[in-house]
Amino acid sequence: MKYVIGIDLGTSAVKVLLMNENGKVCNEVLKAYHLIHEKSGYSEQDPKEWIDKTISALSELVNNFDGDINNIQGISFSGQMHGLVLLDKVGNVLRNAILWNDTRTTEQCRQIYDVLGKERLLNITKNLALEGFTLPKLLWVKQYEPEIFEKTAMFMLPKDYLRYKMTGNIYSEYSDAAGTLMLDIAEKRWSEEICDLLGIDLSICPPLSASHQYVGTISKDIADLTGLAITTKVFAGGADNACGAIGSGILSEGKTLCSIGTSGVILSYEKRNNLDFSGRVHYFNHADENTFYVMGVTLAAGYSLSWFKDEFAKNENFEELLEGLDSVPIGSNGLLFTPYLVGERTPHADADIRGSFIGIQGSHKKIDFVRAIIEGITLSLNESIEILRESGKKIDTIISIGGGAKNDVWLQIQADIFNAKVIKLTSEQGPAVGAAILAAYGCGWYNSLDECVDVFTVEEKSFLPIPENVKKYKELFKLYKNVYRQTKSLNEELKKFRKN
Ligand SMILES: Nc1ncnc2c1ncn2[C@@H]1O[C@H](COP(=O)(O)OP(=O)(O)O)[C@@H](O)[C@H]1O
Ligand SMILES: O=C(CO)[C@@H](O)[C@H](O)COP(=O)(O)O
Repeated sequence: MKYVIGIDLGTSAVKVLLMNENGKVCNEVLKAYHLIHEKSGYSEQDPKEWIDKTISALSELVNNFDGDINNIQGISFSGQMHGLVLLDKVGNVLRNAILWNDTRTTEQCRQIYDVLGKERLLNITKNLALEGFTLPKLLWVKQYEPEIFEKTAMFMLPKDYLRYKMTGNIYSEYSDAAGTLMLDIAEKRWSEEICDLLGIDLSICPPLSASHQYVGTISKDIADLTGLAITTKVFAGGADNACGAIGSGILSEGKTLCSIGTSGVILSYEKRNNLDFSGRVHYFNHADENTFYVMGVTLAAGYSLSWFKDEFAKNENFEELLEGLDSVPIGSNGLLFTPYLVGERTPHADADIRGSFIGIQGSHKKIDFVRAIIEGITLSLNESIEILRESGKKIDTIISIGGGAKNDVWLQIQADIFNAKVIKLTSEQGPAVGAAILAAYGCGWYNSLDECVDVFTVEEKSFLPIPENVKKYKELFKLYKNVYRQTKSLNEELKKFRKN
């Protein structure tokens, strides 16, 4: 039997998945790490922790593997997008990684528009200048940490750095490079124009590859530390959302994904590279060669729930926290939540907005808050679905993945709010499955990604919208959308009271 490993370098944890040639998940190991929030709006991680936790997860996986180690033929990666890792000329990390949910760069986003113009930026990158993307972070370091910027010989994205540490070879690939705001997404090359105008030396941009491209074997050190064979082939991999899409079979027009991890994403496959969404949704290269996807992002989706659990129910696990969720009626007994814990991206590109609970009353119990959070996250994602439907996309079936797909009541809430059939797969680890699929395809086991997806992706259950619930949620959605408008100026004034 032959095997591959998919590694998903997520925001909350690294997940390592061993899959066999029949598409069966044989083992999975998860190692959690934490976020560093030094100031309001800051979000960082120590890249060394990614490497240590991945090595530890791989050795545990290998220790529990009773087959011939040489049969683990390939590895590929999926990773949290947009994070900035800076390396000096000998490959040392120069500072903590600045992550996708860090919103310190509003000033640098303005600079990008001033220098390049919004229209030109949209022409080249198809995306707006958002705080979470990589280019504004690079400009922030240039402005506020010039001594680090001076020493920078290479910038890397999180999973590209991990792959570099495992192989010694430096690469990026199109799906993650698309999220930097420095890639000409139609031409698939770093934009010389953007780099020149913003004072970024093109030589710090890593060489680009396709997601299934072979980029070397693991180094001897990594083989020794993990127990993997030194012949294990490594394939480039993709952005977590691109890999999540592959792992969910989003490989043709009309297919839609809902991913609820730390962030929340609604993603739709797109064949064309010349549509005009005017930046209302992100428009990125897929990990399936020469195709694209559009997506809307809720910054704090699963994070809203894990924040609540950590602060108010530390000793409960998610199953315990969500117990009794279905006993609370739609609308959480008059409690409405907006998940703007770290600002928002879609449909409001707003780093300053913050979340609210509207309608708290003395009779509310903890479970009302939990249901309100889950409804608020899902209503927020429905705003992305609304944009995609308005653009002409037909959305009647959605594959749901990520931590949020572990709970059946939440999946039914998704079906009712999205007014679409929601499908749960046998593994909710879509990005890691997608990475394993890239490795299997890269190893030459299949002639196409589609063929591989047919074997590796299995539907477990589906949830149909219940008309009576759909009606109630339509009413609630109108109220939900109103909260942003009603709380925007309040939050602007509250900003001066935030921890700095
Ligand atoms: N059993 C569960 N039921 C519902 N939601 C869950 C459950 N377990 C985890 N989650 C949610 O999933 C999130 C983590 O999802 P995951 O896909 O692992 O994230 P990431 O890829 O960002 O590391 C948590 O923040 C939590 O909100
Ligand atoms: O910023 C984005 C997408 O643009 C996020 O989706 C990150 O890619 C992190 O993903 P998760 O860790 O939440 O899966």
